[in-house]
Amino acid sequence: MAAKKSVGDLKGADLKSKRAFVRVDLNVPLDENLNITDDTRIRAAVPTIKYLMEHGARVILSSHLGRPKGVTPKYSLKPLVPRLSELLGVNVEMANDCIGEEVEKMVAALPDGGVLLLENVRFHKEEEKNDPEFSKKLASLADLYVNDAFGTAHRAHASTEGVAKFLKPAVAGFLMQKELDYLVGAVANPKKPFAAIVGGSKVSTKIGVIESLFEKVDILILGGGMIFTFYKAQGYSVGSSLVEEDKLDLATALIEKAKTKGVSLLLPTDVVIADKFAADANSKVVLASEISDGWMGLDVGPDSIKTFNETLDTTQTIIWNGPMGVFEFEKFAAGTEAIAKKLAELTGKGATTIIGGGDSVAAVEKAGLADKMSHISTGGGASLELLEGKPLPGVLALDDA
Ligand SMILES: Nc1ncnc2c1ncn2[C@@H]1O[C@H](COP(=O)(O)OP(=O)(O)O)[C@@H](O)[C@H]1O
Ligand SMILES: O=C(OP(=O)(O)O)[C@H](O)COP(=O)(O)O
Repeated sequence: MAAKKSVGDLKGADLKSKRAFVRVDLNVPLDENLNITDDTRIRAAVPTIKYLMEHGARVILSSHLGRPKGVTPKYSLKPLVPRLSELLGVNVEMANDCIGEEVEKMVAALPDGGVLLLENVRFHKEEEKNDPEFSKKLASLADLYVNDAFGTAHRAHASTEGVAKFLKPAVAGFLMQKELDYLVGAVANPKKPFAAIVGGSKVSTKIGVIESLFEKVDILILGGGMIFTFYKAQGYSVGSSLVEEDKLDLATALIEKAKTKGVSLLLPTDVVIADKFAADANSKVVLASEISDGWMGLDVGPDSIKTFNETLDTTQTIIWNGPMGVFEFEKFAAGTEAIAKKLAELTGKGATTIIGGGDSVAAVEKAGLADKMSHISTGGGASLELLEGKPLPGVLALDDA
């Protein structure tokens, strides 16, 4: 990818009193009372916003939260306003939508250095469709575009890609640049052996990435919701565990491909199963092939942790995306915590460790180990796609330097 123009290239009259449409990734985890459980992504967005404020720009912030289908109150960005205001040292205004007359009035009322947060851009289905008319409406709000949403840079959506066609200059924010610099550098010539650990719940996004990872890594460890599709493909019963039925053939093909490519593909041999998806569920450890009907796998088991740790001890570069289990529930957090501890230990011994993804980073923060890793990335899917060598649409759309 060609080098992109940076927000740091804009100064003085480029920014003074100018309306900046800034796409950030404020997709942070919230608990059931809508409290932020990890603010890493908000803190990571601050340097670009502050730079714009200090140069007298009028900052219009846009983000998604979760994967809403239409307007869904629990996916409102409102709970983020107090923390954002605190970090920026100003009262951040919040709009009830991201386009329309009321938003236009609020933008017109913004003072130099003021900040307006638009409501969840995914409340409009046109966002994910990358609808040009919708992109034009977003573009019409501002004089320049800054994309600092590294975590969403692998999505060609209206606010991450489409808008850049209609709003110039279109530049990269500081977080976007920092992530690209680190990740491209670290994976271009990784110290070997190179391992990837992939877990989490976004199976359909991540399972496709695995094939390309075979070209880069020596070892691939799978955990989280991903594994049950592989088990089912091998003929195991998986109870009510998370499964992507339409990816069973792909899972079988991937197991074969790992062999031909000489990549060690490690699936957990034992799992912690639960009788319901809840913190107080009954749980037990069973062999991966012995998940009973009515039970679901929510973490990797102790034998698997031991094997994973021994394997990781042999590696020099590790990229981890997606928790090993439902770490939000204490009973199912052991697998994720074990990986976090092992990576912290290996970093101390000179390995390069990269953690990506909203929930994986939240898990590492929860374990108090974030500062023990080489790099904490705000993008899970985005860092994996970058590692695959895919161009990120949100970056490609920006002006060349
Ligand atoms: N076995 C499992 N079954 C269902 N959900 C799981 C399982 N293991 C992990 N998860 C969930 O995956 C979520 C994180 O997935 P994902 O968004 O893919 O990760 P990241 O945000 O780090 O990229 C967590 O909320 C976690 O509870
Ligand atoms: O949380 C995100 O991705 P991640 O879980 O892969 O890090 C981004 O905000 C992108 O969200 P999406 O996967 O719903 O497009």
